[in-house]
Amino acid sequence: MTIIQFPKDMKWGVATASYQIEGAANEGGRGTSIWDTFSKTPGKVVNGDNGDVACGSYHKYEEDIEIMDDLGVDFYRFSVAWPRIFPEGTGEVNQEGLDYYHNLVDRLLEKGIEPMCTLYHWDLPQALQDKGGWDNRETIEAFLQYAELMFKEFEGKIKHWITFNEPWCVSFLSNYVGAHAPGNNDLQLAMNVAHHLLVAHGKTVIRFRELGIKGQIGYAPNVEWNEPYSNKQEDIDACKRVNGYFMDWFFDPVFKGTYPDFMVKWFEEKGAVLQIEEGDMEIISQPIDFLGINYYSGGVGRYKENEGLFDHEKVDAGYLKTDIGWNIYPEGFYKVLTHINENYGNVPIYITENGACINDGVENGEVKDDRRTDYLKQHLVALQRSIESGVNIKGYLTWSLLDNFEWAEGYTMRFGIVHVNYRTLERTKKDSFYWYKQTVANNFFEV
Ligand SMILES: N=NNCCOCCOc1ccc(-c2cn(C[C@@H]3NC[C@@H](O)[C@H]3O)nn2)cc1
Repeated sequence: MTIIQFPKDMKWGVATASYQIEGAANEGGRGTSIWDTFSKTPGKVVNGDNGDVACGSYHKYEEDIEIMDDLGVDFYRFSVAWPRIFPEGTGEVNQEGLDYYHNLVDRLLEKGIEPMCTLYHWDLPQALQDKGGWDNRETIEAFLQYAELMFKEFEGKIKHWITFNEPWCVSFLSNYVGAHAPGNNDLQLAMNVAHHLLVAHGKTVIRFRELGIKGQIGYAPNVEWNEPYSNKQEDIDACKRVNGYFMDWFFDPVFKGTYPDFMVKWFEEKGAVLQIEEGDMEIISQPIDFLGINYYSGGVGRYKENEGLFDHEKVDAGYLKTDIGWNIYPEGFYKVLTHINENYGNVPIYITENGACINDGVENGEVKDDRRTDYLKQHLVALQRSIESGVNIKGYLTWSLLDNFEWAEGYTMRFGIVHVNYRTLERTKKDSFYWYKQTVANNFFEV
């Protein structure tokens, strides 16, 4: 038996996002988002699912907070729907939207739960998309106006701010792969979006400092680990490119003030050229207070000529998989965290997302999701190993509190430690909820 003990100041939490849980898409003065448009475009989301109702958390947030209170967490990471604050992206402010988030935050604080607020978790106001979205640099200024309003409105209540969730998903997944909203397939466009997101991030950090807002600010990239199948240089280089796609491209500009040259050259060969304006890199590389890391999976890969964007193929090495088909690969969690520490310094890190898609249902009022508990155990061992190795981990927030709208997979894929019946919106605490509750209370667990 092994005791996995965390530092006494370790923080624990759960995470969600506005479009995935709130519902009430046409209530409270909310404007249309690109995910309302995308999810209602035939063929984009499994079963034609959308976020009109989701988990009903817009009306059930007090019940959700009672569940978090029972869980005993320190943090609740949620996101603000920009279209609830500025229904048209800019211009008139929607007071009902501000009121909703004040009620949410006030209730959290009454329960002693710290709000960790993500300003952008993919639900761009459609009105801004209609003017070019993140390809248009004017959207940067619109985001800055939205962020400044939120900083001033929630000064003293919210002390942990995240500018962007998973800029790789917002840029490349959504504008090159096309699997997420707005669903484009254009590498140059994706590169422009990625750059503009980073500029918006940097400008927001600068404004946060200028306003003297009490608290901390960071961003939350998603990362994966691609391990070379062999020690052949071609396999090592192929995996370096894919890791560079998910990590270096979004870390180097913030931590080093430059894009990774090997990736710039590779993208140029693919026809995509960086379009940087004077001062952009200085803006992007503003020091941040913490780094959010979203890790789910990784695996083994190797060189394959003309395969995909990077002459790289994933190799099925026989790892167990979650129900969404991703490898269960805790070693990759350890590798990615030590890689970050070695290459970007001892920046304070919150794990802002880690969890498993396990689709077990309710039987006799229970959900026996042992595979999720096993996933959490294995990844928390990897996390503790990284702490032992000097990585500056400040907290761990599991994705997710609730089963919710999993983007293009709709409601078919369940990541929650609490089951949601999407017909009745009934919440059922899963076995993993009780395991996580005990781990939060003890700050250790046994393997
Ligand atoms: N060129 N590239 N090809 C790649 C092949 O693309 C095919 C699809 O890829 C992906 C990659 C990554 C994801 C993903 C989902 N989550 C979970 C959410 N995180 C934020 C929170 O909202 C959670 O719901 N994290 N990551 C989805 C699809």
